[in-house]
Amino acid sequence: MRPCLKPSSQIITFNSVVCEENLKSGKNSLHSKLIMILTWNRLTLLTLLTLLTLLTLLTPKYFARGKCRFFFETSEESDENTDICPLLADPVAFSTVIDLFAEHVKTLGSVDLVMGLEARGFLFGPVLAQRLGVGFVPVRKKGKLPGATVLASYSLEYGKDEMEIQADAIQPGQRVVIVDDIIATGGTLEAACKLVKQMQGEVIQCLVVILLSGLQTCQIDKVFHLLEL
Ligand SMILES: O=P(O)(O)OC[C@H]1O[C@H](OP(=O)(O)OP(=O)(O)O)[C@H](O)[C@@H]1O
Ligand SMILES: Nc1ncnc2[nH]cnc12
Repeated sequence: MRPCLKPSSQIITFNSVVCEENLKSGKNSLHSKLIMILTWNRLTLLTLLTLLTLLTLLTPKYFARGKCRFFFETSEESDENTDICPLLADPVAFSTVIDLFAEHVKTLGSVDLVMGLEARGFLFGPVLAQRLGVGFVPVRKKGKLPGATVLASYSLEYGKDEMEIQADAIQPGQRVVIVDDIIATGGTLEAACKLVKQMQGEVIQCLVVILLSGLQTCQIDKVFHLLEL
């Protein structure tokens, strides 16, 4: 019998301690209830506010804006070789660039075509065209496109180049958005604008991820950039 008694008496002692404490606090039960309710309400409010702030900060737009700045502003690369690869490697940052382009374009009225410039304009242009639900037209370096083409010559930071578009790629009156990764001198985009006008299309906007400030020698109208470095 002895071994059985010891544990059961311990349980009774434990329960009675709990009951005793409950009784003590019962004296101020109304007061404690009030404090509990107030504390709970304050905690709930604080938790909700924190959650709301976190949700805002974690939206892709805020998150990727930060990422874009981080990638480019802390880049050890010189201006001569601004690197967009980290941006492409981050799905949130990349899709945010497309979101921001698309949001902007939607404020400009109807769009018929997205035109991308070889090579890095091809990374953003087709994705944007899909997002907008319109066709994509590639502008390539001379000699790459099949069939009849229209040619434009242009100057770069170092040297000259030539670009081509297929002769039937743009119909007169079509509203075109041109996409590239970077503006340095602006020579490439200026030539692309000339091609569109030559084909009697209308350039409604030139979109670039990065504008390299201080290098621009060509005047381009209607440029929208996300970052200026
Ligand atoms: O404003 P600009 O002085 O004209 O320079 C910008 C252009 O230069 C780069 O292309 P690049 O000609 O080096 O060709 P790539 O994209 O094939 O590398 C860049 O992708 C832009 O298209
Ligand atoms: N500084 C630069 N960095 C990357 N691409 C460029 N294209 C022209 N200038 C450039």
